[in-house]
Amino acid sequence: MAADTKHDRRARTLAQLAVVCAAASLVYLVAVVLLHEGLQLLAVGVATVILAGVGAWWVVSRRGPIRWIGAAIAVAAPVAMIVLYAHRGVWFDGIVMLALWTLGVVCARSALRTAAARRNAVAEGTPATPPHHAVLIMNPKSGGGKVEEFDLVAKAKALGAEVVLLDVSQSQDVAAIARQAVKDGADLLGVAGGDGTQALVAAVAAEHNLPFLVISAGTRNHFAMDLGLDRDDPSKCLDALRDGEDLRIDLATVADRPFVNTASFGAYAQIVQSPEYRDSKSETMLNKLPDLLDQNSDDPPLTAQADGEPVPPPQVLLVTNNPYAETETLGGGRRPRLDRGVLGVVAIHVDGSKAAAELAVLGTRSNAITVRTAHEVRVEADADTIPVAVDGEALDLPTPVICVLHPGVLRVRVPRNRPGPPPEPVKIDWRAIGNLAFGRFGAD
Ligand SMILES: Nc1ncnc2c1ncn2[C@@H]1O[C@H](COP(=O)(O)OP(=O)(O)OP(=O)(O)O)[C@@H](O)[C@H]1O
Repeated sequence: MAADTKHDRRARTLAQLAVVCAAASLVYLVAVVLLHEGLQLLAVGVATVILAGVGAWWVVSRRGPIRWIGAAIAVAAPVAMIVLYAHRGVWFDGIVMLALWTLGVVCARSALRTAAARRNAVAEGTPATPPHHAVLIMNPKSGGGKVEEFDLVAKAKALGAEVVLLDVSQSQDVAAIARQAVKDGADLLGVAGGDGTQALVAAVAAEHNLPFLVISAGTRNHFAMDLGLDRDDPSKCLDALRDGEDLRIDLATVADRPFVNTASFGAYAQIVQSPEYRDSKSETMLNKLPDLLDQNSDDPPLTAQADGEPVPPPQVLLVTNNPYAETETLGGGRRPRLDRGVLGVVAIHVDGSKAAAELAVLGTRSNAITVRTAHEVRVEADADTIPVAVDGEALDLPTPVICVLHPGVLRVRVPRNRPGPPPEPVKIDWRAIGNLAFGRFGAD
């Protein structure tokens, strides 16, 4: 990595500002608040965080009165803290401290983001020559009808592509359609549809070393987001047909079935299986979580190994095509790169209120979460089949279920001019800030 660039200097100045602001707010806390008010208020703050964490755990893991009591605690604890602080008249001190701390955090975030943008810079695309016979498979139902809304068929044909419109009145074998297209001479395959369909056709393109075009016509479009494509207007993805470049990326398989984003096991996979899920995602999630997180439930427990190493027995296991950004492992956010050559593995095991409170306070540093990378993940259970959500599609797969990462097998054709991925959210890590502020350039 080249040393001392404009980027580095900007990150360093921001990190130094962050350290000054954060230190000033801590000095203020010690000098003014603690000397005058005692440790009591600090203890109230810590107790509030713990109570709110336990309350939130009861909301997701229990039903009936205990769920309501949990909700009441989760709301009442912070409110009580604010009332108490107001009563003790520490408003002004609080505001000064908060302002200094907020400024410090804003500078720290900006410094880390500047450093991360450089570290994660997506590999340069290779200039590509336009295809002679592009075949694009389009699902008219995806994203609530984006194919029609954005006039994708006419726009693709105007650019010389052949369009195969899926007949959604019956289940269509999209991989077979793609294979037939290759036999008929296609030199590029593409999909306007959800990520599950993208993965099936991407695998055929990879098999034949053909470029693959992603058209963001699904509902969530996580794959398109991580490729930096336009998700507001899927027709912009068609620009790749005339002015495109190729990115070499990885593809993953679960039980030999391809996936571009995630294979999830355990609680989440079972929720996705339920017929109510498509109609009301959040309500179904809340209704089913207590049973699925229940230690005594009849479901066979999962065991998992990442590259042969056992992972703590998970209630929820996410295996991802390349690791998610560390700060977002719980939220299923975005992947800074798709060419690292490893699967991301996130195993979650929450066995009661204590672990839940720890999870609420420590996040990904809690013992309830194991984060790994691996080339192969093996999932077993004392059952013939287990539910697995593959890129959001509900499947039952025979055990053991094996996930494998296939490095660099997919060539994605993207428009040369594309928005790029949204900025990576960063976790405030004060040790990294210290290194950026006072260490050697590039030593973050
Ligand atoms: N191979 C297929 N054959 C027939 N119909 C399909 C096929 N794949 C999907 N569908 C139908 O199309 C609908 C839309 O599916 P798709 O996954 O493409 O988009 P989406 O659900 O809007 O996006 P996302 O996957 O991001 O949620 C599905 O609900 C299903 O009814």
